[in-house]
Amino acid sequence: MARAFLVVMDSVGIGGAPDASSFYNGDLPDLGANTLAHIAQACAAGRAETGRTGPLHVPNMDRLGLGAAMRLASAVPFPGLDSAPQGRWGCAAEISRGKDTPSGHWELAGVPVPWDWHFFPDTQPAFPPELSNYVAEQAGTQGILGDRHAPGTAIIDALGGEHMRSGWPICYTSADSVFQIAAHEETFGLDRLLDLCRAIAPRLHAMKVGRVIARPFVGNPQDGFNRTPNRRDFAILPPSPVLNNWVQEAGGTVHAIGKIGDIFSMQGIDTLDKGPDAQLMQHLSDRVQNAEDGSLTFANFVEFDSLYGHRRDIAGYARALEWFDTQLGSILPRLRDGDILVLTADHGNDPSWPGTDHTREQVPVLVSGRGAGPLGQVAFADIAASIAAHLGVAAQGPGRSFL
Ligand SMILES: O=P(O)(O)O[C@H]1O[C@H](CO)[C@@H](O)[C@H]1O
Ligand SMILES: [Mn+2]
Ligand SMILES: [Mn+2]
Repeated sequence: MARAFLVVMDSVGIGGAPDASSFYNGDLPDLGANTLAHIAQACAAGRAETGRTGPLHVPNMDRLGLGAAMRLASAVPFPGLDSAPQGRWGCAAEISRGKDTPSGHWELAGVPVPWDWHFFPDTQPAFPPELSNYVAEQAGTQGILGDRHAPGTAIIDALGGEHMRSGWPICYTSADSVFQIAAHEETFGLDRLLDLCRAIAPRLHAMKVGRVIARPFVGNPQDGFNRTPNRRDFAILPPSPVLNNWVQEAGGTVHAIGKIGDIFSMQGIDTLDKGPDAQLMQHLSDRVQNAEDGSLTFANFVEFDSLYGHRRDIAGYARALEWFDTQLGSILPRLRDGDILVLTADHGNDPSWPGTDHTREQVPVLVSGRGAGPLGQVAFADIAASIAAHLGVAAQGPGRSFL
């Protein structure tokens, strides 16, 4: 019997998106952004030497076909990563009009986003007054703080003290279709923050804002503020059944690891394991050991994006890739006959690029368990169709199996 493992390396793009010039970081289009190639260039040039050294070393992914996929996706040159591929390899371009996590994951799961997301303008205020008033009313405060585009770590540094004094929630957004609320876990209260986000989510979803995100933090103005792992995303539901649902409908079990639970609002998911990426890797390893025949294990590793991409930390991103590759090296040999592991990404987040937002890019598609050879340029939705075909499950989206 077959099993499938779909592993998303959040934001590990490989450039070359055909529509990159219509996506922006501030005023600058994403044309030319290339997360992996620019990291590989920086490593080779000795510009990523913090906590690691030398050329980017990801031999396990490269043996699956990573370097070959990068060369297929774009003409951006980079050194190394030139192993002869032993897996199936290709690249994929997204069609949904969003370079965010839900758009990417829904489309990977077979369902491109059929609507235009609502994005808040990069102005101050960013939110319409009726919305700000509604959020304050739900929070039981006289107003909100923030009301602008911002990186989440910078805005708590700037407004954390005022938030503690006034009790007003810090509301901010980004180039993603998101409404984020940062609040102090102790002075505002974690449960109160989660209740607030849950309460306002239906109104934001009705506006086609993809997610309301709770961003709890701790600390004080003297010693500084830190976000905690208690982030929660309240996401709009996918418009139609996705890969997880297809597998469940056919009687298979679906194991989610990491943000997958939030991204799909727990639809079509039997089990969920969360935690930092190091723990998620252990969960993935455990699923390779114990997942049932006919099951899908769907994992997201978010720290490439959240800890390094948005923070424009090239060396940190390279360290995370090298750690991930080493771990993958101990997982791949444990796959059984009949297993397939698909390694891909949901969008880019080039740490060498101006701004702090995601970058529109193609993603790698690397397949272990179904021989070797090129897949070419495929669609995100083809990944879901291929996994469905591998599991013998009926696919419902526009994707076509490449297997
Ligand atoms: O800067 P932080 O708060 O991490 O925000 C990032 O995380 C959010 C959701 O992925 C996006 O808005 C992105 O900008
Ligand atoms: Mn993402
Ligand atoms: Mn992100």
